[in-house]
Amino acid sequence: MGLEHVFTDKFNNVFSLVLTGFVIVSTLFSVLLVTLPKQYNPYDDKAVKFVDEQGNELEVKTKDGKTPLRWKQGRTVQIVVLGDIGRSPRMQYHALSIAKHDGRVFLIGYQESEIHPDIVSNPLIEIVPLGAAPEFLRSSSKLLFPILAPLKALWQALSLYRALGYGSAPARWMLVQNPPSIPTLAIAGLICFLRNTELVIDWHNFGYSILALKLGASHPLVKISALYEKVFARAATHHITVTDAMARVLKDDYGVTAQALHDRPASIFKPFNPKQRSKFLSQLPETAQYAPDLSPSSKIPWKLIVSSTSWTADEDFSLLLSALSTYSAAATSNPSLPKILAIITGKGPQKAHYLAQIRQLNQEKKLSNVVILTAWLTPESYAALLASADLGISLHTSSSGVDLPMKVVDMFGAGLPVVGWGAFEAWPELVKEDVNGKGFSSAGQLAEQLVSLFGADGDLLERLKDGALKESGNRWDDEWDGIGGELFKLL
Ligand SMILES: Nc1nc2c(ncn2[C@@H]2O[C@H](COP(=O)(O)OP(=O)(O)O[C@H]3O[C@H](CO)[C@@H](O)[C@H](O)[C@@H]3O)[C@@H](O)[C@H]2O)c(=O)[nH]1
Repeated sequence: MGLEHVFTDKFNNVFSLVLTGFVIVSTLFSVLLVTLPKQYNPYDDKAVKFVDEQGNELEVKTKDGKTPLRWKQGRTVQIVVLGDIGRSPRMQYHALSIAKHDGRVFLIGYQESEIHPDIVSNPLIEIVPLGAAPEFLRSSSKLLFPILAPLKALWQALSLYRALGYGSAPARWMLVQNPPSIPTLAIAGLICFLRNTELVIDWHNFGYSILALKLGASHPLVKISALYEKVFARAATHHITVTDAMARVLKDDYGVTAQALHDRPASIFKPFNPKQRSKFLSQLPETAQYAPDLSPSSKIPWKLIVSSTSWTADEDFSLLLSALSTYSAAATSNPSLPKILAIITGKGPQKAHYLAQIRQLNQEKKLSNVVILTAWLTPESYAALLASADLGISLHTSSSGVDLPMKVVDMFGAGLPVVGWGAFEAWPELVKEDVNGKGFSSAGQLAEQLVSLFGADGDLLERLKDGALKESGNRWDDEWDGIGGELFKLL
């Protein structure tokens, strides 16, 4: 056999290998191209229908008054939250505001708890549920975190890619809640690039600052997460934030321009008159048995305090428990101090941990003048409970220092004065000291505030109530229309 035969055989083998590789790669590439998500086309972007406030379809005509107007351009928005839609009030309010101005909304997130009834009944809002990650990926073990977290992120990336790319029509805008940032920002950025959609990030906080609560600020994953957030922030064309302080951080550290759209209460939150209050308190299963004690006609009316939470690491409820034990002891030595009914509403990971602490304090008889209950209420009952309470409590510590607790906004909407953890930069953007609330920075200080507001300083509580009632006049619609309406070109 000649040398040239060896070379020819070898060449043939290599050539057929290269050819096979080329066919495989080009087939994969063609499949990818063919299955890419459909691009946004403004001429296809029709509102489903035009409805009045009751949801009745309206026939909208063109300027000549004869031809029915069947579509308007550029009014479709994908709203994305990698969390439970029912527990994402701000994203639900965005959806309602966009739909109110005839925009069509795809609301994408987990469907776990009850969604705002106005969203469910709105024909312009379609809910696109994300599939939950398998149970084993949801473990909260710190030890397994470095292994499970990337697997969970991969699972979430695939389900987000499917929901954003195929589960909803191409949209002109995509409004994404941050955090969670991983993998949300990367997938949202990719889909927007592929679909010709403009990305808007709604900054509620910084993802890396929440991760730092779990792993410590110097952990490499926290550093990677901070870098990731900075890089993908650039994929967005617009940024909105919950505070002016956060917009400033984005400008200084991320080099992007953002506009603050402050949280304001939705219309479901409104003050109660005394009759509405007593009716509600005697009907709600959690309060019914205490309604006579809470009534102003009782000898020393109990005080009702409410805190709401997602039971996450950024809220230290042992502070409230410790303050309530101190208060209880003070009420034993000073019988003119009223008893307290404290209701903590919400769902979340650390609830069982704090329920155990409450049981322990009760066993030790440290809460003899205080009853602590926990609850998860319908949106209407939650709003009514705030409107019936005497004082709201916020334990939100703000992992970044520049985000704010939504619960305080709810409380102001219901005309409820607030005392809250106030040792962070953005707090004064929401609560005015001694006007509509008070800030504390330790359990001892909170206990002192409870003793003084419910005891000698009853006048101050009245003043704070007036301040909160005044604050309840600032509404979400006014804030949103001025900023969101303009951004999404809806007004
Ligand atoms: N329906 C219902 N909702 C409840 C209940 N209890 C609490 N909630 C909902 O849960 C929210 C409080 O959840 P948190 O997770 O404690 O929110 P936050 O700290 O007050 O604020 C969050 O959102 C802000 C942006 O809007 C963020 O800036 C902030 O960092 C945080 O993520 C309330 O505003 C309310 O919507 C209940 O019993 N029933």
